[in-house]
Amino acid sequence: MAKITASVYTSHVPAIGAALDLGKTQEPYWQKVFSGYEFSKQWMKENTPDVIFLVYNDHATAFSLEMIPTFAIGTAAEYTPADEGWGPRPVPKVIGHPELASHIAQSVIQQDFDLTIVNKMDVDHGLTVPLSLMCGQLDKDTGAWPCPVIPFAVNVVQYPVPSGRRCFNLGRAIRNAVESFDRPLNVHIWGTGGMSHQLQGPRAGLINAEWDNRFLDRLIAEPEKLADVPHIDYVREAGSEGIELVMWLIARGAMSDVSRGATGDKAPTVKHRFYHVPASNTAVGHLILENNT
Ligand SMILES: O=C(O)c1ccc(O)c(O)c1
Repeated sequence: MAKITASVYTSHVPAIGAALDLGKTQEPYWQKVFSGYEFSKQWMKENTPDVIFLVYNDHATAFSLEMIPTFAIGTAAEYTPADEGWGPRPVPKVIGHPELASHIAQSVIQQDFDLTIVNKMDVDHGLTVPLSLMCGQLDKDTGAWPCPVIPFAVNVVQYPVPSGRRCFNLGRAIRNAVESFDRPLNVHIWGTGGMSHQLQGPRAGLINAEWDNRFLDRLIAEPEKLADVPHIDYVREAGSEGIELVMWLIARGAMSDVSRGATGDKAPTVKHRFYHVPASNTAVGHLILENNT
């Protein structure tokens, strides 16, 4: 049986990718951001999974207003880093895991979540920036990400977007799916995006550190209740792009959760927590949770 052993949560600001690619990580502005990931890179080396299930949002790269899947699972053998206007990031291609991805699609759809199945797509900063933060800068041609990745894209760009509750329940369905895969794979699930930021309109530049930190507290301690927060609260408190945080509830829903009842679950251990403002227009939040068996 496959098992989800840990989850990672991180912002995926595009300027972080540019800072890495242009060799600016030691500049004082960026040094503070990257210092929060030193522990994580070492943890990743010591706890490399067999597969990462990476929840992110596409930023009008693979999808557009012409086609807006709410939830899309990548079942391809590989994915090319996308050109988002400045050429593709110089990072390795992403190797998929078609067998586990197809199994999860089958299981999750049979649990009544309608997934779009994607056999070909390019992946943008939403997916590659978290990989760079956790794995360090790897050469495009000679480097390789440490394990296969299943991309899972969520529409948090064009309304209507899925609720926190639906995302949390979807996470639970993904956990069931992984645990019913008949090979002993060690799987990590990542939730990306956020934290507070607004890129447009009169409130552009909005940051709400107090709300973000309360979100982190609740994600750790009471995710079931956090799942009830309505959209309008995310948008009002964390800005129009703060709604990306519902994706963190997918990862948390797939983890051990004492509120799940009589499953023998124990609360996960917080291995790392980091929060920093600003990175570009965004508050960077980062958590690593490990399951206890
Ligand atoms: O902070 C920013 O500038 C910024 C821009 C684009 C994004 O998709 C994002 O998440 C953050």
